[in-house]
Amino acid sequence: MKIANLPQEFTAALPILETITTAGFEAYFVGGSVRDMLLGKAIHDVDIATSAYPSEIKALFNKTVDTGIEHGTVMILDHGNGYETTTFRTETGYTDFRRPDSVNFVRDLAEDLKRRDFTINALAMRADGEIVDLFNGLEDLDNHIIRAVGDPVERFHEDALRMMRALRFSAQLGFVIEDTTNTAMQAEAHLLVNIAVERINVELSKLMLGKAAGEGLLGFAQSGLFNYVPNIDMGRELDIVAAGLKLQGQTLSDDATAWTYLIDQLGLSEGDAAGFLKAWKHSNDFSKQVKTAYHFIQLYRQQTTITAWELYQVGTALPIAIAVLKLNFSSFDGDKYLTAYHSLAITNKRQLAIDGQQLIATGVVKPGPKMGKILADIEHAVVIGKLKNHLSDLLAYAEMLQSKGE
Ligand SMILES: Nc1ccn([C@@H]2O[C@H](COP(=O)(O)OP(=O)(O)OP(=O)(O)O)[C@@H](O)[C@H]2O)c(=O)n1
Ligand SMILES: [Mg+2]
Repeated sequence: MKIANLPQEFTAALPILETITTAGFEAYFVGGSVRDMLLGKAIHDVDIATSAYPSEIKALFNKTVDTGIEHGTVMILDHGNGYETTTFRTETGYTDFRRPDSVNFVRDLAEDLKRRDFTINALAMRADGEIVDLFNGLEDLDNHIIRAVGDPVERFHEDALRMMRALRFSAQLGFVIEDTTNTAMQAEAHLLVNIAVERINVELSKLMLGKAAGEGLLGFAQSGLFNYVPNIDMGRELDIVAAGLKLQGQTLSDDATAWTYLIDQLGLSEGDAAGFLKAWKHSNDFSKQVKTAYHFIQLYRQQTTITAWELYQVGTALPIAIAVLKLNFSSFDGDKYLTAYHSLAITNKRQLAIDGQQLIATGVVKPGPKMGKILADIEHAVVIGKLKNHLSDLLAYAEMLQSKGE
């Protein structure tokens, strides 16, 4: 198969391939960019594989960065673009199930392609657009199949994260995982304990945002992989299955919504949700958004009316809560809450017509611990509509609070 018109991302890199081949080496586009081009999807990073050794690449180009030179990767900088260029390599020894004990540089493309994870990721493309397809990756792309290259057990022993990648690609692309690959995932799922939580997090996040996230979660349950990730107890299979079934035909728009959805489906207490987010090594800001959205969801479940103050407190996490509630209650009217939120007198403390500095400047309130309390009372009174957000009203109110407290 030969691609007639290469997308711009590739044509921009052609001079690099030419420099390498003119020097007598081989060079190909490989991996995700070739796969995504064939699928007609947006192309992210254009990766290059070459028979040239890192030292030979560095001798050919003026500007390079050693991004992973011990594994054979050098980044070539060219007109503001960076191209990860990796020497063909074989790997040996996977005692920790996540990376090779050693890599060996080789001159043969086939050796390099056969250690890659899935057939659709083991395609290479020459500068002239000719596709090198040694493992029927093109056929699998056509048939929407995720299939390990060669023996799936070997591939998963080389890097156990690949099992999560299989689920992630199936969810992103709407592909089915081929039987032998799937069986190997069930058998080797336990190896996932060797993988850093951050890396599993990235894959589970991508899975949940996939167009076939529901099927991806069903695969997460069925493979048993969920048993080997942080803070999801053994025996939660039915919760994951339920999460997957509910998501079929639906998509989640962002990471915060996805993780709030997962926590909600697991039925965690708010305290456990906090521990869960920590165990998965989410950032503090991200966790705060999720916890705030989840708190609102709990309030909604416990009571029928939501107060203005509760809306104010959910703040920018409201769309997350709404998206998750919509998945749970088909008749949930999210617009009602958005409208109510946008008609609040203020949605942020900074929108108050006065701040602490000004309060002190007017002489109404003396600096000290009381001032924080007075400001908080003002904020609350404005949000619930008891007090107008006008400077004169706020000053009068502050004066009243101050004299009352003395
Ligand atoms: N555990 C892994 C990770 C990567 N690869 C190989 O390295 C390529 C690039 O890896 P990466 O960028 O992580 O994945 P992509 O397939 O490019 O997918 P994405 O679109 O998410 O970048 C893959 O296509 C695959 O050939 C692999 O064999 N095993
Ligand atoms: Mg990539």
